[in-house]
Amino acid sequence: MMLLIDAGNTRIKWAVAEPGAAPGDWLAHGSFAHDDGAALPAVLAAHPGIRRVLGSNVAGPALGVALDATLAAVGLRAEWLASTAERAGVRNGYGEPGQLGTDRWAALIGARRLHRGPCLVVSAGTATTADVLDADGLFRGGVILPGVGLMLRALARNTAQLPFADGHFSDVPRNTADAIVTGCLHAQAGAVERMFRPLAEQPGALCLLTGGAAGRFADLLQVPLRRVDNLVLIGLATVAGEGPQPAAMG
Ligand SMILES: Nc1ncnc2c1ncn2[C@@H]1O[C@H](COP(=O)(O)OP(=O)(O)O)[C@@H](O)[C@H]1O
Ligand SMILES: CC(C)(COP(=O)(O)O)[C@@H](O)C(=O)NCCC(=O)O
Ligand SMILES: [K+]
Repeated sequence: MMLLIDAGNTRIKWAVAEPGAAPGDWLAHGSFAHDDGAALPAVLAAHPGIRRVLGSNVAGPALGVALDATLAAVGLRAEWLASTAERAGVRNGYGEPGQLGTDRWAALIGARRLHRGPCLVVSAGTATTADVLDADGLFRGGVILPGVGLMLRALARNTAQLPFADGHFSDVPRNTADAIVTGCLHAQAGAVERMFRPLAEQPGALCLLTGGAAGRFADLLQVPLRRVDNLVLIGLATVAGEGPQPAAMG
C-alpha cells in the first residue's frame, strides 16, 4: 500500500492506493490544511499497511520538514519528487528542468498516462498553470497566473472600493460582485483558451483540467475538455509504478 501526497500552497491532497492500481482508483483520499497537525497522523493510523510514500511539495521546505517528521514517527520516509529532464515518458522542456514546480511535473506525467495525444494540462489551484504537452511526450512550456481565489483577493486587498466578491458569472455584469467574478473567470478561461490555440489543429488535442478551483470556470471553456480529479496524485502513482526514485529528496 502506498501513500501519495500533493502539498500545494492552499492545502495538502493525499491518496492511499495499491501499487499498480488504475489511475484514480484510490483506497481512500482526502485533503487537509497546512496547519492541521492531526490530519496526517490520522491518515497513517487508519492505513497501517502503508509501505511507501511519494510526494510533491511546492509549499515550502518548512512544510516538508513537518510532514517528514510525522512520517518518520511511524517509520516511513517520503520520496519527494524532483523535476528532472525526463521521467515516465515525459521530457521536460524547461530551460532549467529543476525549476519546474513538482506538482506541474507530476500532473504532466499523469496527463501522459491518461492521454497519448497533444494535451494542455491545466491546474486550477492557488495559482493556475496551463502546460503544453506534445503528442510525443515533450513538455514544451506553460504559463502561471494567479488562481481564481488569488485574483479575487488581490482586487479586494489593493483597492479602496472593491469587496471580496461573492458574485456570479454574467454575460454582461451589472453589479460590482458579478463584474469582479466574471472578470476573473474570463481571465482564467481566456488564458486556457489562448494556450490551447496552437494545439487546436492537431488531431486528438485535449485539455485536461484539474485542481480545487477547476469547477469555477470549466463550463466556460470552449476547448475539448476532460476534468480529472487529483491529476498530481495520478502522476505520483505513475512515478511509483516505475520503481524506486533515482534521487529521492527532502
Ligand atoms: N475545500 C476546499 N478547501 C480549500 N480550497 C478549496 C476547497 N474547495 C475548492 N477550493 C478552491 O480550490 C483552490 C485550491 O485548490 P488546490 O488544487 O487544492 O490548490 P493548491 O494545490 O494550490 O493547494 C482554492 O484556492 C479554492 O479556490
Ligand atoms: C506554479 C505553482 C506556484 C503552483 O502551485 P499551486 O497553485 O499548485 O499551489 C508551483 O508549481 C510552483 O511553485 N512552481 C515553481 C515555478 C515553476 O513551475 O516555474
Ligand atoms: K496549480
